[in-house]
This record gives sequence, structure tokens and C-alpha cells, in this order.
Amino acid sequence: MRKNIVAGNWKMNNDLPQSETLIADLKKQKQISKAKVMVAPTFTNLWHAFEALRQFDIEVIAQNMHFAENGAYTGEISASMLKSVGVNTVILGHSERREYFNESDELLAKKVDSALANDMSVIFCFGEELADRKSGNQESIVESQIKNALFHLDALAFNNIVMAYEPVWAIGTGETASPEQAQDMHAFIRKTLANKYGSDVADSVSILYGGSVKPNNAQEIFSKPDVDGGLIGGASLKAEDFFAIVNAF
Ligand SMILES: O=C(CO)COP(=O)(O)O
Repeated sequence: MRKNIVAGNWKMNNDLPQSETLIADLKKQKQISKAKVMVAPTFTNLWHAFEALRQFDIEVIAQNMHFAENGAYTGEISASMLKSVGVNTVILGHSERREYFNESDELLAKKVDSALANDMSVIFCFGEELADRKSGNQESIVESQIKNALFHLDALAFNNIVMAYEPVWAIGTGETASPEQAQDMHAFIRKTLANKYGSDVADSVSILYGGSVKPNNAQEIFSKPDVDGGLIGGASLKAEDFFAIVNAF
């Protein structure tokens, strides 16, 4: 049975006091659903967040990492550094990393390998841009992103991979994919995995949707059979909103 997951991607928001306040607010929320809950603070807040949430059912995860173990990579953070502050899951391939930091599929394949080699789990993000959707190319774009970054892996590796479909045109725009558009793409993603690895693997991988998920639309999106959760940006910065989404399962 695949897991339902709701992960909050804080992006480059919250300094230490703001992070402390948000975490204190998160601790006051009541979880009714069984979804696994994760939050991804900035690097500078990871250790504090891990310590503060140690006794809670909220996993602290990272937004990015470098593929190398260590060395002359000024400004970068490795998998083992993340693990040393209690982080066992990393988001890779976010469209903002692809767009603003030129992260290619080839680079992402290396990052995925490094995370898995360090016994970390990966939330792997991908999704088409508006022009791709307008020209009807969304499936071929998504398929190539998945193939180029993940299809060198063996089936077993998918025990530690969560897929996150985030159409670029829906991120931070207030425009969500319709529940039907999300379902169609998620079914396509599962079919793509099934073609390569078989249906047992495809059926066991969680596929999250990200892009303007809010308390008022989460339930409808999560009701779709191939949508196993959400990767939440803006709405994860308010504890009440985030937990309204967590509890939408
Ligand atoms: O990018 C996202 C999560 O990674 C989605 O962001 P928004 O929820 O702000 O659209």
C-alpha cells in the first residue's frame, strides 16, 4: 500500500525566529488524517526544526543537496551533512532549482544517486511548463524528465522515491491543475513506471501533486485515485492552512 504524504516546502522563507514560531504553531495542530506529514525548512533551520519536532510525527526534510560527498563546492551541502542533522529525505528537481539554478536531468540523476547511496529518500519533482501544456506536449516532457533522471535505477530503489508532479504553470500562481488534469497526469506517470518496472513497483510509489494546493481545493484533488498527496508551497507557511490540507485526506 502506498503512503499518503503531505509535505510543506517552505522555499526561501522563514528566518530562525519565524521558523520557531511556525513550528510552535504546527505543534498545536491536530492531525485527523493518517497522511505522513513533512516540512522542508531552509538549510539554516534544519537542525533546530529537527530538534523541535523530534517527538512529533512531522518529518523534517531538505529542499536540495549537492551530489558530492564533500570537497571544494563553496556554498553547497551534502547528503551526509543533512543526515548528520537528522534529515533523511530530500526534495530534488524542483522547477525553481531547474529554472534558476540550471539543474538538468543529468545533474539530478547524480543527486538522486547520491541521496540513495546515503540511505536517504527522495521526493523527485518534475512537471511541464505552460507552453508545453498549451501545445499538448505535457506527457512527453514529463516522461523524458522521469526517464532521464530515474530510469537508470533498479526497481528496488523506488522503495525510497516519491514522485511529485508539479506543473510549473500552477506553482505560486493560484492556478491549480484541475483534479481531472492531475489525475490524468498521475495515471500517466504510473503507467510510465509500470512500463519500465512493472505494476507492482508502479502501484507502490506515492505520487504527490504540487501547485497552488490550498485548504479549499485539497480535498477534491486528493480524492483522485492516483493522487497520493501534496507538495505544498505557500499554504505550508501557515500552520492552520497546512493542517487543513493534511486533514483533507
Ligand atoms: O512549488 C510548490 C511546492 O514545492 C508549490 O508551491 P505553491 O503551493 O505555492 O503553488
